[in-house]
Amino acid sequence: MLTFKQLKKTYGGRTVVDINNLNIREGETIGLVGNNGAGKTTLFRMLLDLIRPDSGEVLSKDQNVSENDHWKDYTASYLDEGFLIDYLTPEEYFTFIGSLHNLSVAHVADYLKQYEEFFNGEILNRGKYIRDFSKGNQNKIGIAAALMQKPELLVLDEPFANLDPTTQIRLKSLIKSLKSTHRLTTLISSHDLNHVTDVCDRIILLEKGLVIKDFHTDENSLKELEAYFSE
Ligand SMILES: Nc1ncnc2c1ncn2[C@@H]1O[C@H](COP(=O)(O)OP(=O)(O)OP(=O)(O)O)[C@@H](O)[C@H]1O
Repeated sequence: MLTFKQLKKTYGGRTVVDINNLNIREGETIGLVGNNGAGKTTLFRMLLDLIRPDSGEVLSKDQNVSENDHWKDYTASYLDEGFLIDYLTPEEYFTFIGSLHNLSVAHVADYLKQYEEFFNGEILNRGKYIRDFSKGNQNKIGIAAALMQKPELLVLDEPFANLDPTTQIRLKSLIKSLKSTHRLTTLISSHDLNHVTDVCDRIILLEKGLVIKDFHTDENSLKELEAYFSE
């Protein structure tokens, strides 16, 4: 589904992403891990054509993401609050995002019913603007809105950060269930080794922009990653 080819990004003379050849198959749930500044967000931003690589390319279904827009039809993402519209209420925002996918107000209301538990009574009908929600609740709004288009590819940057433990567990169940029902391909960056090894079937470890490890998760993965990061 995705190929990162000889992909390089440099800031101020420092290479922050340097990936020779990396393939992501359809239906995989990938956990991208690495210390602060490893290049995770930069990699996601190139995948979503928010920034351009200095050289190399990102292919989504064999097409360069910076050369055409086909990938936008099946790709959903939530990287940060910049994806939200601060002066709207969650209802207005969901309606707006729904309209981009030709969903009526009634369709959107119906869609949101499945997120009742995930929202935990904190998102809808609160009579406040998105800017006034906590960061964790903003994350919930962004993730639910991203999933509205029924994507084939989902990209989430540190989705567990700022979520309460209950919602973290619900988010993991949601990702697992979308994988089994829709063969969703998911890329998640996270500093939470516990969650990432639980929900992901493959881990890619970045360090200074390079892929240091790339392996399928098993019962030893968490311990191996903890050992790596405690060195
Ligand atoms: N616009 C920019 N201008 C200059 N340097 C940048 C820019 N964007 C990212 N960087 C640098 O690129 C490196 C990689 O940053 P990136 O945000 O991709 O790392 P990350 O793995 O997501 O880190 P974190 O875990 O802290 O979120 C960092 O050194 C960062 O300072």
